[in-house]
Amino acid sequence: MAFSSVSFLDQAALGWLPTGRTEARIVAAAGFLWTIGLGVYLYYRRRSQEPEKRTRGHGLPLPPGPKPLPIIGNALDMPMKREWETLTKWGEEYGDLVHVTILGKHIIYINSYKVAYELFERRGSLYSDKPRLPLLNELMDFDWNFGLIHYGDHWRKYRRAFVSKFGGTVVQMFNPTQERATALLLERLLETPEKFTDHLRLHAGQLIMLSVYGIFVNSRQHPYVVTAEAVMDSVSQAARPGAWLVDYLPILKKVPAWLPFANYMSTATHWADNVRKLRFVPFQACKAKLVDSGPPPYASFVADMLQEHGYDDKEAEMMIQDCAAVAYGAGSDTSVATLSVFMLAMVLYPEVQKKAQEEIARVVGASRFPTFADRKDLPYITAIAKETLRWHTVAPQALPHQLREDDVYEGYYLPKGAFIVGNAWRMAHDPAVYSDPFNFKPERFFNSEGKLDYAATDPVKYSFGFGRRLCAGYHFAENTLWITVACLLQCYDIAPAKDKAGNPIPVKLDPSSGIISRPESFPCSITPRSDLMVEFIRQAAAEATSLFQTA
Ligand code: HEM
Repeated sequence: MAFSSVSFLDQAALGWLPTGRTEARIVAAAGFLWTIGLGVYLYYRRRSQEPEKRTRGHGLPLPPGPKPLPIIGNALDMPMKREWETLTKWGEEYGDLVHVTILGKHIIYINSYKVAYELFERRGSLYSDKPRLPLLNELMDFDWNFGLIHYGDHWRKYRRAFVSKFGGTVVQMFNPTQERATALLLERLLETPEKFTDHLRLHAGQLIMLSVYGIFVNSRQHPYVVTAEAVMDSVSQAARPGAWLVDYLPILKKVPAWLPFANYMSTATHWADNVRKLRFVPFQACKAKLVDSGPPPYASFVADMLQEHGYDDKEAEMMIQDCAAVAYGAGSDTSVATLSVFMLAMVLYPEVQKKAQEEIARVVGASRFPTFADRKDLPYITAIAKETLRWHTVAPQALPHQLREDDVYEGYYLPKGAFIVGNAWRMAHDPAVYSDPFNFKPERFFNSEGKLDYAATDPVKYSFGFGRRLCAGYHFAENTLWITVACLLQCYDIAPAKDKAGNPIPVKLDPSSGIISRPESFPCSITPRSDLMVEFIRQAAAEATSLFQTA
């Protein structure tokens, strides 16, 4: 069959091309590439005819950065691994603001907390938008997630609903659940300590499921846990600025998945299936359970919200469902990564562990677990939790924001629509703020009088993102970290694993790349500190299980 070039390309674009015809596919692929190439060329030519607009505003230069190539800009400079290292190197070379461009899209990296504060906090109304990423928002069907949508009334309404249960003044309603779920983690570690990463994963998933839906999941293979993990893995890949061409050439979201270069389409379709499961399945199960047997005997976001809004308000129901799914998706993987960082730090810094255990012995004694009521008396535990967030920031570049209007900072022009990325990793390792930043030193959070004082250095300022889009679950996340650290150190000694000859197996911090970065898996030895503790663990875990199971 003969095709005119236009109708042929149109058909290919709409995915109508008959399959099973190799030549036709090759011609279609070539045609597509040609069309895209032409589109990019015309776009670039139009922009390059307006050099003043493209590179300057108000007669001012863009921030410095690596030299871009024509058309593709800095696409080839973008790091695909350990992004924070390249960004930090650029920071050292070019300064606190680094500009790169990909296919005409501006990306500006912020390398110091001082500038992050000035832009994200003080100019919050300009810097709180989120870019619409075709891969994440559209192909993965994530537009319902208020963490990924434009700044505006809809976001404000959903965030307010979320914070009404997870904000600083109310979040302690989840403390009893966090204490009980920690006892279950301690018990799993008694049985199979070598599977500690699996146990941490279940711990984080379990906590979110209990607190958000009032549903008790007690296995890592539970479909809800599997789904949350799969979604977070895919988000970690999909949200990397500069990693996906489709985010810069949105026309690519329309190409048929069978084209040779379009494997991202089938990947996105697979990811979107999990996203839909995450959004609908646990909420429906939770609602059915609430109708059947009433609210659980502990705090749950969905139960509280449905009681407040009633079961017949469809608009409110959608909001509750979507806020719940955000928590479930956003809160598990990030928490696991952070807890893994803590475990690794304990293997590498035994003197820190010993000091913490001495503090617990002094304040709590040996006949009970620490609770949130002990927090004010356990400053060293708090400092360990803070240092865990700093030592390896598990969201090294947080998530990109988008600039709403042209702006000027320190003589540089920052163009409307630019992606603004806070290099949190660099802020956490800024030698001007933290001496000896690569070492794990909780002592850095104490002042010269020996009092806990992290007002100027609190890692919360960058490790949970920035400005008005700061993680809406950070109080809950900090509480989870604190109680888990306190109870683990009360009950267990964490040490290097030994090889067959009895020598310690060396480990080091070797974090994965991506939006969420966690230590690569490492072995360690986790042994109970006393028989009495073993008894307490079993008893507390039995009580927690019986309470959670009745719900
Ligand atoms: C250690 C654990 C966690 C880390 C490191 C973390 C980190 C982050 C980061 C970097 C962002 C993006 C902020 C930005 O765009 O500037 C974010 C957003 C968010 N996180 Fe977390 N998070 C954690 C745990 C949680 C938990 C447990 C929840 C829920 C209970 C949660 C809920 C959210 C929500 C709802 C948003 C979207 C906020 C918005 O756009 O308004 N996170 N988080």
